[in-house]
Amino acid sequence: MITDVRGFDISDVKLDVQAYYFQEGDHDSPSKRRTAGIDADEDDMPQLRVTMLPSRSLNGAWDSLVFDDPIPSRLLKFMTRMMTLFRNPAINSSVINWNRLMLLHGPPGTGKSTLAKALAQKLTIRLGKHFTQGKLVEINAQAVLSKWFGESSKLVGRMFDAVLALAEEETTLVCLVIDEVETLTSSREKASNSNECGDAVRATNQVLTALDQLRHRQNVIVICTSNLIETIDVAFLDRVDIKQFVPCPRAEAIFDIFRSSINELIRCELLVPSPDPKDVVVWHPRVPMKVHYEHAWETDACWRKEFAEAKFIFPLHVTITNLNHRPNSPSRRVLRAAKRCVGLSGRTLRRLPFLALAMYTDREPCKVYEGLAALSRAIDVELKKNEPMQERIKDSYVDEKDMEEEELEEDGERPYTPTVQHPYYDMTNS
Ligand SMILES: Nc1ncnc2c1ncn2[C@@H]1O[C@H](COP(=O)(O)OP(=O)(O)OP(=O)(O)O)[C@@H](O)[C@H]1O
Repeated sequence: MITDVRGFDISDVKLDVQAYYFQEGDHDSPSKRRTAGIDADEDDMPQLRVTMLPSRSLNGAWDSLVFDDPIPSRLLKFMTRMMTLFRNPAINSSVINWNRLMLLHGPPGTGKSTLAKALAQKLTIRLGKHFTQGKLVEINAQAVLSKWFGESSKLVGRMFDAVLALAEEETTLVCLVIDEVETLTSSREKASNSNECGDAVRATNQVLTALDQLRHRQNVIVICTSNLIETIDVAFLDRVDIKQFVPCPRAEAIFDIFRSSINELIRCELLVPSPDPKDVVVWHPRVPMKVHYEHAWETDACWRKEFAEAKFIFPLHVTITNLNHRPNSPSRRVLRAAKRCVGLSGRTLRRLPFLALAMYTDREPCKVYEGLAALSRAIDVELKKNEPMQERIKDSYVDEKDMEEEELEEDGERPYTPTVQHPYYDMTNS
């Protein structure tokens, strides 16, 4: 990850360039599946989905995810290195144990499934010199147990046979993604204690057996996701090489999620910066600079540069203060919104700016400050829905609010009071 926008001396950098092209089309059809090596029609195995990699449909997924810690790049580096090191034929796999099995776990909507698929795409590109193509195989674990109740273990066995068939071609990297893996690998101990039916137990046994078979295929990576790690069988957890907790984003990441969503709305011209003093930040290079020429220091490039530089040197509030001193500038308002949203999932946060526009504005295009006022209203509603959860984080929110007010006082800033009260103006800011 490049964290220094000033760049690197080329002589200090070891470049590893991989050329690739996207496979067209979205997911598989029955005929595509047969081409991919699975001898089953749509009705036979709807729980298995194959996508050729690198896929255009996954382009951008990696960059759309925002985390406070560099979780994706850490996992990518680790997996790339392990896959490369393990290609060494001298390694005795009975002595050095590695299952190529990763588990992403955490609360719902935190980007686990997206990260799993984006990781598969990146690995296919990074390992391009070892594998000529990649296949993403997705298993919908929930569908296996619900539809074929009583026959789950048989179906699990068939699904893994299909994956093994795909992996026959050693130059194909097969990335198997199993969502909600706890459904297929529920704790056998708990099941027997509670006299639950044997179907789930047999399915767990089958998964464990299949994983032991896949372990010997150097071209297969298994990435699982779960919201309920505590219900997973210990034997499965014991086989996992990397367990990565994927948390809800904190304020800084939320700020970035909102920022990129709002920039996208500006790019699509659903939001437009206005000459209103509340809107003076130019958020995107496509927005004509002449509109806000006198504020050109705040252009996107400059903004990003300052943010990227400051991000790693100063705490968050200083970063934002550096960017814009006015308390009601868009960046300040987004920051305040972000601080209120700590505890919400990435899925909810990604939805909020667009939802706000649809629900709380009534003309097109909207001014940026109107969009931000709408966002604030949408957050109020969302927080009300999540009151029990918000109770838990209330204390930290209050602290952050106080901190913000103290900051303003220290900066010698007075709260902004609009001269004309716009109907959509965010009252919480005045
Ligand atoms: N950290 C994040 N940064 C940006 N967007 C996110 C983040 N987390 C989730 N999202 C958004 O939410 C959407 C849904 O995420 P995804 O389905 O990958 O979450 P999940 O953790 O697998 O959820 P679940 O556990 O409910 O299956 C993503 O497509 C993305 O738009």
